Amino acid sequence: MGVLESELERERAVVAGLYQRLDELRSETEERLARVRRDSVGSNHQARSERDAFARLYEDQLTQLRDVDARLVFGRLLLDEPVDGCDHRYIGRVGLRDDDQRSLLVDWRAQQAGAFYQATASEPMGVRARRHLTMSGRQVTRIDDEVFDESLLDGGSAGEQVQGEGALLAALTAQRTGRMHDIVATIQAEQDRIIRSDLRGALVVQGGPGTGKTAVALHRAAYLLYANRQRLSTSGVLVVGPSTAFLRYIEAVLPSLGETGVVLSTLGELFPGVEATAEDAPEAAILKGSAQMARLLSRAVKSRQKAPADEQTIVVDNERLVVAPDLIQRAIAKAQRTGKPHNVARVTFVKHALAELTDQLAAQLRASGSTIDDADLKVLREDLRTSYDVRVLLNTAWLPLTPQKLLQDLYARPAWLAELAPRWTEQQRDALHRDRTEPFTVSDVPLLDEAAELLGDFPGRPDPADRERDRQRKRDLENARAAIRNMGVQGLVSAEQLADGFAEQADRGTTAERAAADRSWTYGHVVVDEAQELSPMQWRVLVRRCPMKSFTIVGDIAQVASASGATSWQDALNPIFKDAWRLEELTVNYRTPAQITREAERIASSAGLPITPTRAVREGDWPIRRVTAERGDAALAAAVAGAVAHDRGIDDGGTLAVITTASDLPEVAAAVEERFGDAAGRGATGLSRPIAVLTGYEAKGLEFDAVVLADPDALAAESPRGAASLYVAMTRPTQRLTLVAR
Ligand SMILES: Nc1ncnc2c1ncn2[C@@H]1O[C@H](COP(=O)(O)OP(=O)(O)OP(=O)(O)O)[C@@H](O)[C@H]1O
Repeated sequence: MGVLESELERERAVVAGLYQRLDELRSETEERLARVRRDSVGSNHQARSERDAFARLYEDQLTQLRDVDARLVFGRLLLDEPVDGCDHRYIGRVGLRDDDQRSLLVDWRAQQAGAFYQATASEPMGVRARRHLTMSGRQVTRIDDEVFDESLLDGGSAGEQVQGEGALLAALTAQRTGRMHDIVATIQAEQDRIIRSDLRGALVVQGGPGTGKTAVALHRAAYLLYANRQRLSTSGVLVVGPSTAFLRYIEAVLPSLGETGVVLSTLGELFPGVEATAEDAPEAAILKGSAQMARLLSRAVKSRQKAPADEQTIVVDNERLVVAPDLIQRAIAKAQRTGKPHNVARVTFVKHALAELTDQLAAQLRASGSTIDDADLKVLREDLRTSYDVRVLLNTAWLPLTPQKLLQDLYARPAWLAELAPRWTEQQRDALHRDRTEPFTVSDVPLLDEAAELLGDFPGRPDPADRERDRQRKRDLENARAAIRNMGVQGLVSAEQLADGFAEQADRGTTAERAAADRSWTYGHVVVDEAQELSPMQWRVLVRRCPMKSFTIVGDIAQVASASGATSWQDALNPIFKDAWRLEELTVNYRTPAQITREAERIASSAGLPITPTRAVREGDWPIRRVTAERGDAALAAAVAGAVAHDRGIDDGGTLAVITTASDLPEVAAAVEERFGDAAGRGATGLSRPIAVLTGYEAKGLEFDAVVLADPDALAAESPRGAASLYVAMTRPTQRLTLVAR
């Protein structure tokens, strides 16, 4: 047996031992679960709730132990100095210990695992060699070594461009499934530094296409949850992506890393109760995204606090009362001075108006000979409060409002908009004009949120959550601590986890569920992907969700496709974060072969896009294929279908995207669907099929084994940001690109 085979055998034995430990833990947890379920707990509500919370916790632990089964272990470090008598350390998805609490497997996020990602020949970090283990099921199929200690080398080289080249290339050339996978086994040093960067402040990760920005952002979320468990498990992490299709693409990554306490949301879902998917026309989107909308909404709310122009006559208790506009104006001024949101300050307005009206009515009654004592004053005030006329008077001056109503009014009443924005052009005002019944768009969501902030809670619908939620959480935590002591399971579960179980029990949901449903929830950290697309108004919403401004912001300025997106990180971020943000760049392209990357970057540069050039890790096996459609109707669609068939002839096992302009999409999709039937689908539907037909915008952030691009010139000319769309489209393939010219 050669050295390598015997090493492989040795690793197989070690790994088998680790799986054995995993199985033991699983059966212990299963037993615990069976025991809690079996135990009679009497009829006491508290005891039942505790039992159910423990049961849920053990179920979660079991799911987690099952989720880490695939590629449980993927690395080994050979150490300079033995630790606890052991000169090596295994790295995996979770940490495992034996019964004596000795470490068997180190969680990839633990500090002791750092060298697995960071050590280099010039800075070996106390490591002599690093080994990548490639697994198939529970079996080690291959080992790749990088040796940092020259004395261990027999003639080989210690320097390598990328870490764990074999394992990395295997991962990069693997067929794509339409779902993003974790990269935990092959995270590269420049990525690892970003993943482990401090929780505080805003970190911007800029990088060209395929440099792993999305992957890094998700692994950073998992890392932060691990390293700041106490703080983040109760507040949660919010991950924001551009579309539902994108979220579906990435949703499996965090659970595979053992994390479930994360809320995934599109920008259209950030306002609870509204699920916007429709996009505005570019002009409206730019306007609605601009910061001036915040001022406009503030003026709109103020303009709904207005005294009547003339005296108003009302009748209360058969007494005619002439109310001067000044009286209402004084109450408005008092309420405005509180600085509180509209619906909350209205209470002050009503109180002052009623007080003055009561005095006026009392004076009038006295003048006509009645005697009014304090008790009578109270009755008068109550009569006024419940009088129909008074209600109309006060509501006309200061009506309680919902964000939805405010926005619908603003769009549906051009005259009011003209009053509020006298300097806008007619074209701008027209861009906002809309019928009340039309659904809200993605760009409306930040405006609804801004309005909610200015308006406060709608009366009669006070936020049920806030204070009661905090109190209940405190009670749950105390109970959980007591239960952990009683059960003697200190160290196995945390009070926070168990308290989450109580919360689910009482139908209050997990941290993630409660956070997603609550507009006033503040997260411990926010991850924003494709952040270059965000408008100033969208940034305002996100900062409201995390006032501590702890952010991971990933994107590529050259890929901005939305009309209201950013033109530089400075312009986008300085108004929000001042200069409290730091920039990291990623430069290695892991997705797209060099042959394709070069051409995409050449076209993008000549169109003047501010690209970040990338270094592709592999040259690729297929040069770009160019096809020209014949002349005549439907020729483009036919040529595209032909190009797809050609590509499927090379490999029909992977995923393929046809990317086209929105205007060509119906015809192209029809031709592809006719030829490939159920194997093809449009938009989000296509993403779960081998062939997806997408617009440039829909393809953002995704990747496919092969891409067929229909009429690249039309894609570039489609919108003012068309060049970026073409750049995005050309950088989606992991293997092959076909350009079909018209
Ligand atoms: N260290 C790594 N090991 C293995 N695969 C990696 C690594 N880094 C990135 N990848 C893979 O490269 C591909 C591109 O990554 P990702 O989608 O995160 O890039 P991106 O920078 O967000 O791209 P874009 O800007 O084009 O959306 C993915 O398939 C990802 O899994």
